Amino acid sequence: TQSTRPQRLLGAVQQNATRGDPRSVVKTIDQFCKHKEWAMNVGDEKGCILDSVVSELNPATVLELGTYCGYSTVRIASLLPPHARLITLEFNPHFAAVARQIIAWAGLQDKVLLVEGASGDWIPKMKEQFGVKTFDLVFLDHWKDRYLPDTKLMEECGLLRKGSVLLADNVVCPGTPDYLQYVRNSPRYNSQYFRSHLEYTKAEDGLEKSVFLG
Ligand SMILES: C[S@@+](CC[C@H](N)C(=O)[O-])C[C@H]1O[C@@H](n2cnc3c(N)ncnc32)[C@H](O)[C@@H]1O
Ligand SMILES: O=C(c1ccccc1)c1ccc(O)c(O)c1[N+](=O)[O-]
Ligand SMILES: [Mg+2]
Repeated sequence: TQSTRPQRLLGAVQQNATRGDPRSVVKTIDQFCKHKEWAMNVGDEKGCILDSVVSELNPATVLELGTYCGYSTVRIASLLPPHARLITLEFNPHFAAVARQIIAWAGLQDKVLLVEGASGDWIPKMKEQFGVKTFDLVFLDHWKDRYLPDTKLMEECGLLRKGSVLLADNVVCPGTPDYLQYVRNSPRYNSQYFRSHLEYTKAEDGLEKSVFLG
């Protein structure tokens, strides 16, 4: 039977990356996507911006919307302090299965809780199921038409506090116009655009960092 792109990406990690070494997992995936097959990971250029936001924030509780193969999960988790936790949501069971193996290969399984299911179903259950109070950082990277409804849902569920940071991928390509308009015009957010490129391409893309003001 034919392999899938995530399976081929996992194979590359298992053959080339060092177990327990997140940086080698990240480098292997970027090499694979640059030279073999494009894949929708945040990539190394936007990944460096993600790293700087995470390092500056030093978050205790992080939510990632959209795991795919776990590339950005590994980038974020590798920068978290010892008792910090990252919850990542993925509703495609095949992608989730591959991501679990890549996160484990990086040795980060103790910092990461991968929840298999849809953001709209799980965001309202975060407090009761996982004892989450509020998120210090949310990385939005799932289907682009879900960024705005899920942001409103997080507000309604009291999952954001004064200073919580939303970091959104792909605000230019493929684009998230309704989300951008919301965070840039709402008095409840301070928003900033970090210009970059669509992963592994020359097309413009960027990350929007929005601080919730309470
Ligand atoms: C662009 S990929 C994530 C890439 C990943 N953040 C990275 O940079 O390595 C988007 C993922 O979000 C998942 N997804 C889309 N909508 C979702 C939703 N509402 N709930 C959970 N997962 C979702 C898709 O199945 C897909 O795997
Ligand atoms: O939507 C796509 C897409 C559209 C068409 C073909 C392939 C991917 C995409 C492209 C780059 C991204 O960084 C990303 O997060 C996504 N995504 O699916 O969430
Ligand atoms: Mg993306």
